[in-house]
Amino acid sequence: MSTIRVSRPKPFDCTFRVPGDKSISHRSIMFGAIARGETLVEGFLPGADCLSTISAFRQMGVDIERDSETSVRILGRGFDGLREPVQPLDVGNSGTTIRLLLGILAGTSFFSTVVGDDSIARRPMGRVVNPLREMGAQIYGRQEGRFTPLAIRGAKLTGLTYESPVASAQVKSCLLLAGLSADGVTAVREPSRSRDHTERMLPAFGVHVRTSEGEVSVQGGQSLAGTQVKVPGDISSAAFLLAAALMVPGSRVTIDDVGLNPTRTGILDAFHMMGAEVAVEQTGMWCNEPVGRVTVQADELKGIEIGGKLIPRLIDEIPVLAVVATQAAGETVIRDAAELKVKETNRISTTAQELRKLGAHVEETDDGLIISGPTPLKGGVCQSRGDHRIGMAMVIAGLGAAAEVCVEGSEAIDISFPGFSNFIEKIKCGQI
Ligand SMILES: O=C(O)C1=C[C@@H](OP(=O)(O)O)[C@@H](O)[C@H](O)C1
Ligand SMILES: C=C(OP(=O)(O)O)C(=O)O
Repeated sequence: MSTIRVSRPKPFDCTFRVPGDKSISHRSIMFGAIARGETLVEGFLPGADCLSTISAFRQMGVDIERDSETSVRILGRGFDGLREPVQPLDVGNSGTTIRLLLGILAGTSFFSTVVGDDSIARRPMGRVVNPLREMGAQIYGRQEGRFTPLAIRGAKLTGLTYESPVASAQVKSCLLLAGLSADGVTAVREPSRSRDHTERMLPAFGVHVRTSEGEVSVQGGQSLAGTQVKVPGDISSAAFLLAAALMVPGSRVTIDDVGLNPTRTGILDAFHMMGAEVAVEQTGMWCNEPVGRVTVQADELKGIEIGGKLIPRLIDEIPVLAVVATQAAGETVIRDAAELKVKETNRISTTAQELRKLGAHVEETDDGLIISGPTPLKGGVCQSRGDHRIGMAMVIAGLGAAAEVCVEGSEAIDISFPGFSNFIEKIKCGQI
C-alpha cells in the first residue's frame, strides 16, 4: 500500500497539461476494436481502467499496439472479427469498461464471461442487463444478472426504445453499441443529459447517430471505419488541480489542452457559483470535442446549492467539490446525487467520513451532502478506500490543512490519474 503525504504549500501559480480523458480513451479503444482498419489514438490515458479495456479486446483477438505510453494503434477487423475469449474478461475496477463491453458482447456470435474487482462486484449491472435482455440478449449472472460475474451468450438483437430511469452515459452508450448490431433502430432517452462522448465519437468512425430533443438513436447494421483520435486532457483530473488553487488562497492554476465538452464542465460552473474567478478559452476541436485552457483562482468562496441537471455534468467531481466547500462561507448543499452511492465506493459516505477525519463539518443526506464552512482543516490520516477520486480529493484537502495529511492507499489513483503525485510535487515548485 502506498501513501501520499501533503502539507500546506505557499501560494502557487502553475500551468499543467493533464493526462487524457478517461471516457474518451475507453471509447477510442472499443470503437477502434470493432471498426475495420487502423485506428490511431494520440493522448490515450494510460490509467489502469483504460488498460483493462485494452486487455479485454486483446483477449478477443484484436491487435492493439502501444507505440508509446499515450499512443495506441488498433488494427480492427470489424465487429465480426472479434473472437471468443478463452478466459474471463477482467474489467478490473472499471464501470465504464464493463457496461460498454456488455453492449458489444450481447450481439456477438460467441460466449463470454466478465469479471471485475471487489468494487465492480458491488456495482449494479441490472441497469444495462435488463434493457439488453429486452433487445434479446442472453445474459446470466449472480443475483439474476444484477451483479458480476456475468456470462453472455451472444444473440441476435432487436432495436429498442428505452427510457432510462438514470442519466447515465454508460447505460446510454451500452445500448447504442448493442444497437449497432441489432435489427432496426435503438433509441435512448434519459431524465437529464449525460456525457455525450459516444454520440460525438461514433460519427468520426462513420456511424450516423441521430440526436434530437432528449433522445439519441442509431440504426442497426452500420459498420465502423478506423480513424484517428486525439484525446483531450481529462477535465475530471484537471478538477483536482483547479481545486488545489482554491484550497490555498492567493494561488492560481491553469490547465492547457483540457476537454471542454459542456456535458463535463459542471465543475467550472460550480466553482464560478462559489465566487471563484474561472476563465475559459476554447482553442480547438479535437475529434468533435471542444478543447481549451482553463484558469481558476479565488479570493473568497461562498457556499452554494446544486442539484438537478448540473449533477450529471460534475458527478465524478463531487468529492473534490465537497473538499473545496469546506473552505466556503456558509452551507453547500448537494442534492439529486444518489448515483454517488453506486460508484467505486459509496462516495456520499466515503467523502463525508474521510473529510470528518480532518475536522470538516459534513452531513450525509439520502441524495447528497451538506457541508458547512469555512472550517480550518487539521492534519490526520485518511484512506482512499480503494477509490481513486476519494484518494485524490483527500490529497487536495491536505493542501489546505494546518498540519500534515497522510493519504493511505494512494495506489488507487493510478486508475484515472497516473503521475498525480508528480503534479502535487510541481505545486511546491510553483510557489510564488
Ligand atoms: O461513460 C463514461 O465514460 C462515464 C460515465 C459516468 O458514469 P455513469 O454513466 O454511471 O453516470 C462517470 O461517472 C464515469 O466516470 C464515466
Ligand atoms: C465512476 C468512475 O468510473 P467508472 O464508472 O468507469 O468506474 C469514475 O471514474 O469516477
